[in-house]
Amino acid sequence: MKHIIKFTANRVWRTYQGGKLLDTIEKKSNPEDSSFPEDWIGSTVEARNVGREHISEGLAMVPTEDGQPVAFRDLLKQNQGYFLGQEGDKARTLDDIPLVKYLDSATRLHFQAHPTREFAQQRLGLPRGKTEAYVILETREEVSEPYIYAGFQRPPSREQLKEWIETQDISSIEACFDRIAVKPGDVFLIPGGRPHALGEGILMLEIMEPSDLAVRFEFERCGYVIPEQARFMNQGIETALDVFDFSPVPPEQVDAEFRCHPKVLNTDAQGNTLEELIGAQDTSCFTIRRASVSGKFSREEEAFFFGVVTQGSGTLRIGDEVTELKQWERFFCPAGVREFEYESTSGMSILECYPGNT
Ligand SMILES: O=P(O)(O)OC[C@H]1O[C@@H](O)[C@@H](O)[C@@H](O)[C@@H]1O
Repeated sequence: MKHIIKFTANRVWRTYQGGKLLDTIEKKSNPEDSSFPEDWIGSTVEARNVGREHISEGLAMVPTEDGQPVAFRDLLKQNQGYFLGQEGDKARTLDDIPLVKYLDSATRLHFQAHPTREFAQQRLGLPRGKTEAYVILETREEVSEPYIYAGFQRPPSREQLKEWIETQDISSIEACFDRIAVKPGDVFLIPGGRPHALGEGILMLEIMEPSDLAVRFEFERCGYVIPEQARFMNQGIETALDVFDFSPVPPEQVDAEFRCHPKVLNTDAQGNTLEELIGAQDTSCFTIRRASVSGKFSREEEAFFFGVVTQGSGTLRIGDEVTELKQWERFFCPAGVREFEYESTSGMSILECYPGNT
């Protein structure tokens, strides 16, 4: 029987504080910010948390028919053709599965930069870098002007940045950036190599290449000191500096460089709409679409995807199998499911995260 696979919460320890909204979504009795500000949805990637290597974190678990939990990654391997499908005549692999997270920040995150795919392959011997995208879902009321930092608006020279990193001159580093205002519904793509930091009070869906590689060049935030091995991906500072894209993104080019504008792919008389938020013209790393459902919405898709219900509720039907969908729920739809139908009387919005065109 073909069906979608739903995921339960999969909170992951990080170096910063947040997660109160995720606690609320999980209906915990005392929602609070903690060191578990992220929920990795259907993750096939293990988190790299220095000092916590004895704990397996990141990998999503799903129940099997006999009730025993199994890593979602292992379930996929049992029938890769059905779950992941093909791209042209090439079978898709686990490296093609985007990593999708809820991220809920209570504080500004430390400055970081992620490697591109080319850098990861050529310099680190790893299959994927970490180009990432943000779909802003909510911002906290108490934060009046939510923002992110991205790209150097005023790039330092490599030598200058090296010195500021070594002396941890954060005010000079911060002066290289302007705040980019964000609001719910905004979509950003941050290519590997571009330095960035997320501001406080943002709940987002984050979609990225499947890796946990980061150059963390601000070593202390809110009392937590990032251990040395976790700063430069276990490499030296020169390798870390090689990750950076120093080309300027002046204020007037910020939107063109990072902001993505949804394109309507199709719409019908009932008001169902399918939009592409990030597509092949933006990146080959992943594709993001948004289905806005009003009534019955029949869909046909060849590729697998992660679905995240960001607004409203309804159902998803595959043949005779009907699954309820509530706000904030997340699921995986195998490539072997070619046709399905959403239905909602009150309205439902679903973000669909697909592999890219590798
Ligand atoms: O791994 P740490 O340093 O806690 O990073 C925290 C987070 O930073 C963000 O900018 C993204 O890159 C997230 O995917 C990452 O999990």
